[in-house]
Amino acid sequence: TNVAMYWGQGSDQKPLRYFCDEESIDIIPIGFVNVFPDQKGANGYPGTNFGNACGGSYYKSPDGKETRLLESCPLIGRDIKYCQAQGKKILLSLGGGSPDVYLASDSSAKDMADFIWAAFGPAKEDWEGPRPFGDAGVDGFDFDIESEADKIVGPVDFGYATMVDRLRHLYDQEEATYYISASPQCIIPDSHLSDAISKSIFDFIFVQFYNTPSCSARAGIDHSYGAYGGPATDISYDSWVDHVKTNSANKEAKIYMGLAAAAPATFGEMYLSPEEAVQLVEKFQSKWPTMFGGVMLWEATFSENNQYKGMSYGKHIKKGLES
Ligand SMILES: CNC(=O)NC(=N)Nc1ccccc1
Repeated sequence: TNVAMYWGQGSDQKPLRYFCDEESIDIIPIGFVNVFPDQKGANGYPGTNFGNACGGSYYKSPDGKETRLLESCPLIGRDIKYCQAQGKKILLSLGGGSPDVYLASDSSAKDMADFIWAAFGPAKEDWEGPRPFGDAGVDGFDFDIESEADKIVGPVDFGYATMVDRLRHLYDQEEATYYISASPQCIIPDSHLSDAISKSIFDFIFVQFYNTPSCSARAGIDHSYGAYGGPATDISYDSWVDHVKTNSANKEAKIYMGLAAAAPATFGEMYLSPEEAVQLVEKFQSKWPTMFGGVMLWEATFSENNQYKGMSYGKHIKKGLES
């Protein structure tokens, strides 16, 4: 079973390469591009935050203004190459919990796709702009859009389908394979991503079965959890299978079961013990063998700090699913 584990936002986190020594991890979305070019103060570039992994200096835009794009994250570039040499896929995650990331127009959606491809994708001779990770190129992009942008640009979050389509256009010109993932909440439809999922091609859907009690993994074990006196609750995995089969542009998108890697990685009772998690994963993996992609874990440092019988949470999940 594939394990996708986010890295980049852990407090006092270990470098990315530490997690690439763990054979139990297959995909690492790194977070986040937490500022979009249309936001005030961005000065034309997307902005980034990778916790303790970067220095404090930012790129200047062509007209000399300071942007929010970090310019010195040397270990990330080095470690992306190290991770890829171990066969891991590294995705750059857009959004995260940051407020008000939004795209103001179709053209800025296309421009942002072009920029992040040139800046973070495969290195190209003719690109003179920023390369925050040097000549290391990510294997794709993750859309973790959690902000309340819809009040700004209309009923649904505008532009993400356009941005994904533009990335696909750029991917089509490459020999190598590149990926696009989404990380919606477990409520269906996801207010920020369901429009894009219905119109454009995602390879992986990392559903966050935490942070929302009524459709959480915990509700999959305790059907009163998050009910607040209403009807019985359940993890919404089956509904996501139906949603992808009926409403998405890619009927073969792999649906991952997203879990919190430690109690403090979410709130309430939504953290599952390794035993509970393995039991629930096996249930849905056998129920939906072709749609089930694997497990997504939020987040590497929470997993690392959640040691149990000498192993990290992530390692327990991987081992539990192998036996
Ligand atoms: C894959 N993305 C996430 O898991 N984001 C996430 N956990 N955001 C968050 C929401 C509330 C409190 C802290 C983090």
